[in-house]
Amino acid sequence: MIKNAVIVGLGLIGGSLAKALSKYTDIKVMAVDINENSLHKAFEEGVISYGVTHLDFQVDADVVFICTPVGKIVEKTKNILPYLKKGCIVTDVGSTKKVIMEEVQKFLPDEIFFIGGHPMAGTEKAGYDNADADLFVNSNYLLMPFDNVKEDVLELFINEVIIKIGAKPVIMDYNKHDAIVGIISHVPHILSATLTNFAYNKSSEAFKYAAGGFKDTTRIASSQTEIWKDIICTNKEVILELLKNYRKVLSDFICYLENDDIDSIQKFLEDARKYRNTIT
Ligand SMILES: NC(=O)c1ccc[n+]([C@@H]2O[C@H](COP(=O)([O-])OP(=O)(O)OC[C@H]3O[C@@H](n4cnc5c(N)ncnc54)[C@H](O)[C@@H]3O)[C@@H](O)[C@H]2O)c1
Ligand SMILES: O=C(O)C(=O)C[C@]1(C(=O)O)C=C[C@@H](O)C=C1
Repeated sequence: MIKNAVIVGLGLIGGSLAKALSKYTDIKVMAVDINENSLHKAFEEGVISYGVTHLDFQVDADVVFICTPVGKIVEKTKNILPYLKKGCIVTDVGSTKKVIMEEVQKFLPDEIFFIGGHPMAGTEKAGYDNADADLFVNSNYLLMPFDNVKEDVLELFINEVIIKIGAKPVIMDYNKHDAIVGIISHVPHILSATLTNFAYNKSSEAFKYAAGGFKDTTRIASSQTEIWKDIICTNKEVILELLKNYRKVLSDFICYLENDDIDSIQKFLEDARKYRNTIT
């Protein structure tokens, strides 16, 4: 049974997990964050039972969630290990997995169970103030357990955490994970930022008249720089290859336009409409 959790990094995702656990389970949450205001607010709201800016004592945690920016996840995982009991589950929420999993594998003791995690939910906003107990409802929660994680341990985590917070567990290999999120999250983020910079630099006046279309396609460009710098740097090879493929798609479209190839333009738009409408 999972009774006690520690959340390291009580921001948008860590804070949402804390609120979801508090709303949907009886799991008691302790938090670690360098931001004292977040700890204070979460304690006042009854979301956490205890908060510290630095953990240097034994904790009775059944599960630990590492929810810092990707660049700090390995270090935070390493630092907390001496304070955990045997059999504790450690999981993270990082948006990339290969670098994290391969680094953690190097030092993780056998008696600690690491399950790489990635909730496919979020927003462009940051911090505990924007956390939402219902953020994970109906979203896919991608899971990558290490080989030493026994079936019953994984089942316990899925049944007592993932399903209770309303998410849909999906077990996946970490290379496949990074390839998939490269396509549907990382490249779109770069395209959104590229489009924003392109439009602003082309005409800051045009920017003033932006309506729904531009706002929808560039919302995620408002996301935090630190979070996205870490994501992009830890999935560089996948992203580079995809961007090169994307360049080809764009050049093809330029050719259709230059050649007044209306049939190809029509097929291009019709395909996109059809594919987009398959997303529920
Ligand atoms: N934002 C999203 O949409 C989203 C979705 C899924 C996964 N993720 C992943 O979740 C993680 C957190 O992202 P977020 O959006 O919640 O960011 P965030 O900035 O809202 O939260 C990060 C939290 O970590 C804390 N923190 C930073 N360094 C710390 C340290 N050394 N010790 C303790 N706490 C520290 C910050 O104070 C902050 O509260 C990232 O790894 C990101 O890739 C983000
Ligand atoms: O909806 C958003 O704003 C998000 O950025 C969420 C989003 C994404 O869909 O790309 C961002 C990063 C994550 O790792 C998972 C989800």
